This record gives sequence, C-alpha cells and structure tokens, in this order.
Amino acid sequence: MSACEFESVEKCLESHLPEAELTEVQRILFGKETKKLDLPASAVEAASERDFELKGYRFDAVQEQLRPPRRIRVGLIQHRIVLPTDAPILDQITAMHNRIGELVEVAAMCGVNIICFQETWTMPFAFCTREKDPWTEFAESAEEGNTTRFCQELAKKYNMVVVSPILEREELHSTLWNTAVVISNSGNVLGKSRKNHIPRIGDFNESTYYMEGDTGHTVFQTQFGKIAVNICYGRHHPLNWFMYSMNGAEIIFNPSATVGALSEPMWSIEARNAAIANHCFTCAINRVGTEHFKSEFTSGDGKKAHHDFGHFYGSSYVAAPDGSRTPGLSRTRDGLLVVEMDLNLNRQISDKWSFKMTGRYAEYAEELTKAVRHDFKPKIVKE
Ligand SMILES: NC(=O)NCCC(=O)O
Repeated sequence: MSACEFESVEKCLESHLPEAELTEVQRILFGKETKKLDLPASAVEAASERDFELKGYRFDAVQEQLRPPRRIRVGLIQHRIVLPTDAPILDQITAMHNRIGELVEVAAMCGVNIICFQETWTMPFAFCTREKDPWTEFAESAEEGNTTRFCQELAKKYNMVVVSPILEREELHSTLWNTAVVISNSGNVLGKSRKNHIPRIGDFNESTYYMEGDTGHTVFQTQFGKIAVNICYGRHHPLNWFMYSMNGAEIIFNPSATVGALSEPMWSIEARNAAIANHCFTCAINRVGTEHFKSEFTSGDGKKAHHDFGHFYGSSYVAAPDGSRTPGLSRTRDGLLVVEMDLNLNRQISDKWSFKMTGRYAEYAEELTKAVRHDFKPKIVKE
C-alpha cells in the first residue's frame, strides 16, 4: 500500500486492535474520549452524495455555578484541488468556490458557527515550482477580491464566521502575502492575519513569492469567541502560538499545506501541544491529494527532478486544552470536521494546570532580549 492510499492511523487501529486494548491505546494516544456529535441525517446524506467525509465530535466542560456554558461549533474543511493545475485560472478558482460552497452548506446544516478552510484554498500549492507565471495570478485583494466577496455571501447566508486563507495581492505596496481573511458572520471583513513564518525547506519555496507577515499576532473578537490564525509553518514555532494566546485567542486555527514525507510524524503533536501549553483550542487543517505541475522542479537535495510535491495527507483535527483531541479526518478524502466545544474549558484547565501563571515570562523576556543581541554570551559553566 502506498502512503497516498493509507486512510488513517485511527481506522487502522480500529480494524486491528481488540476492543479492550483499543480503548487503552486511544486513551493514551488521544486523551480523554471525545464524544461523537449527533449530526442531522440530511447533512450525513448530503455529504455522502457530494462525496466527502463528515465527522462530528464534542468537547464538554464542567458546568460552572457562575458562568453559563459557552458552547460553539467550528468546522474544518480539507479538500483536493478540483481541476488540473494547467486548467484556466478562473475555471480553477470557480471550481474550488463551487466545491467549498457544497461543503459549507453542509456545515450550516450542522450548526457550525465558525468555519476555516485550508491554506491558500483557491489554488494548487504551486510554490514548489518557483515559477511566477501563472501562479501569482491567483493572488487577490483580501478586502475586495472575488474570493472574499464569495465568502462574505456565505457568512451572511449562514450566519457563520468564515476564515479564508488566500494568496493576497496588496496593490498599495505591490506585495504578495500568504493571508487569512477573517469575515464576521455579519458579512463584514473583520481583518486579516498574514503568515508569520515562511518555510525554506524541501520543495516549500514560498519565500520566492511572499515575505514574512506584518500583522503580528492579531486576535479577532467574534460573536462566538476570540479567534486567531497561525498559518501552516508557524505551527513549528511555539512562541508564535504563545503570542496569539497572550493576545487572548480562545481558538487558534492552523490552516496548512504539508506533505507526508516531510512532516507527518510532527502533525499530530504540534497543534495538540499548543492547545495544552496555551490553555486554548487549536484546529489543524491540511489539504489532501497529489498535485501535478507541468514543469519539473528539484528539491535542492541531489534527487531527480519531479512534477509533484508528494501526498498532502489531510488528517485535520481539533485539540483541546486538556490534551484530548478528535480523531483526524481521512488522509485521502475531502472532508468536513464539525466540533462542538465549550470555551469554558480553557479557563477550567488554566485554573487546574496554571501554565500561564507559572510561566516566568518576565524572566524569559529579559533573557531573550539578551540572547538575540550580537554580543550575547551563552551562560555555560565549564570546569
Ligand atoms: N505551507 C507550509 O508552510 N508548509 C511547510 C511545511 C510544513 O510546515 O510542514
């Protein structure tokens, strides 16, 4: 079986482990069991007709005496590109809009309040090629582009906050960015969050196209909670998650595009660790499928030139501050993950584990200020 046919670790464990062992393995691997969420039959039927996986889970919190529960639903969408990478650009974008429209409609049937799509969801992840033409043509204005207008319609129609990660063209400074546009459920653009860390690894030649983001660690106050967007490679940077959390994020989305050969063993750890360390929910989303490009490219590692990046392994999941997590979506199929969470869990876990309170941040700030200076002398004791 090839890596792109293997459906998921979860399915594999379920089919091969005896029930008693399976429960223990799941407890250790995934934490406290996430309960399945009852989803409407009409949504299940529509997902099956539209050929995508639909899964629902629930994170509960203890009922407090002074605060009512703050239950909300998030939706994570992972998908393949719809048309081949050499189809006309407008056709590719339109096909992707139509596909997402189908999934968001089902998310609405499931009562989703906040939906997030994968990184640069309107296009193939063509940054491996280093070609500018035609890929930069996919870039759009974050405020007035067709994709933002499309998402504004979805947001209004379904009373849903939409997080739409795109390739952004900022006309004012003639600059491209990798940006998540956050659209309020009123349909207004609430703001944008640009990718803070740009990879320089393997075929991820993104620095050819855009710079490190300049929007810092913005948090968006929505009707359903405070959210932030840490785009893809930023998940390897614990301080990046940390700063979104310091600004008050209750849910941090991590729209991504990453391939099996490179990052799969890290995938299930990083967003989950961030949820634990920062007393918040994290939502990791990855695209699926293998994307072929006409021109071949090399990875700068002496290996033969090739036409694809490898397999984008999906496996989108949500992690909670208590260390539990949902099973992932499939490694191979388009999917919608619907997760109900009680945001009161964040403070409950913070009061229990107190990572923020015990963090010694002032000391670190002082030491870091020294460590980044050119005249820094590491504190090493020698015999
Ligand atoms: N899109 C992106 O930043 N990918 C980099 C590879 C990774 O972080 O797994």
